[in-house]
Amino acid sequence: MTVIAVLGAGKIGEALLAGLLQGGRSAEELLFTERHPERSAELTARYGVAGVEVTEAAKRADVLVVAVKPQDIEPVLAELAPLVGPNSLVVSLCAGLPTSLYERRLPDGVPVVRVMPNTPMVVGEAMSAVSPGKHATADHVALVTEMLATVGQVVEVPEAQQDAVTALSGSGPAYFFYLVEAMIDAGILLGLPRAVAEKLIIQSAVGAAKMLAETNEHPVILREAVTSPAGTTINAIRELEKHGVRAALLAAIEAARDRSVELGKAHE
Ligand SMILES: NC(=O)C1=CN([C@@H]2O[C@H](COP(=O)(O)OP(=O)(O)OC[C@H]3O[C@@H](n4cnc5c(N)ncnc54)[C@H](O)[C@@H]3O)[C@@H](O)[C@H]2O)C=CC1
Ligand SMILES: O=C(O)[C@@H]1CCC=N1
Repeated sequence: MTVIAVLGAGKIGEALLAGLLQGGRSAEELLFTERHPERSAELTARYGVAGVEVTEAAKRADVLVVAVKPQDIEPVLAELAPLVGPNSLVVSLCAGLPTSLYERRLPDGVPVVRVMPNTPMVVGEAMSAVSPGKHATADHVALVTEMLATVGQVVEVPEAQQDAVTALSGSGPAYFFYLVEAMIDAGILLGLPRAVAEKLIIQSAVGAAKMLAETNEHPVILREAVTSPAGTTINAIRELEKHGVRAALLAAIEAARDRSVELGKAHE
């Protein structure tokens, strides 16, 4: 039995616990630490997973998954330093933080794997990218990959690509939610009842996502199939182009990448 402890059970920490439980792990294989006692009680009531002190987490867990905000990392590393060694395995989910930060703050030889997951892990559809630090072996990567594969898909990338990954798939669900929100607003503008607009757009999003995942067709081909000559869709596409939506997405994702780089630099 591999015991996994999530250090900092906020949005992504909870998504991981929920996803691992849904993926077949038992509550006894999971632990978490949480600085807010009421949050801890809420999670234990919801999932039956024990909230513990970091000392107990380090003693009992095979994998320590750090899921605090990047700005809160220093006290966590200070707490962990006396409790971990080369036989531990630390997994960081934190945007921007390089494995070298952990390696500097923790005792020599502690293996660290950097991961950028995303919130669809609550429904078993996460996209996670893993990168080993300098003391992490192929076995460590395999263990982390196996853990993440129960909550979605996993790729391995060189750590130098993690800031770009963070901007693309880490934040990615937020861009889709934003688009869905705006499209529902469009339905309201056109006079549809909100409930109807929501159903139309959410099912269109689910259907489009399934086509992307299952048909193996390029998105351009799928879009062309919807865009009839002198039809309705091309009028909408012209407006999207006129308003620079493609350029806005490129700039937005570049800005997210830059922020990830900046978050890492704050701890140099
Ligand atoms: N929310 C998301 O979609 C994603 C978040 N991440 C990363 O995951 C990390 C957490 O993000 P969120 O879950 O969104 O933030 P959050 O603020 O919801 O969760 C952080 C949790 O850590 C707890 N915490 C802070 N310091 C602690 C300490 N010393 N000991 C125990 N608990 C402590 C907080 O009380 C909070 O519940 C961040 O580093 C973020 O970059 C990565 C991928 C996606
Ligand atoms: O917005 C953030 O900083 C985190 C990292 C990726 C998704 N959410």
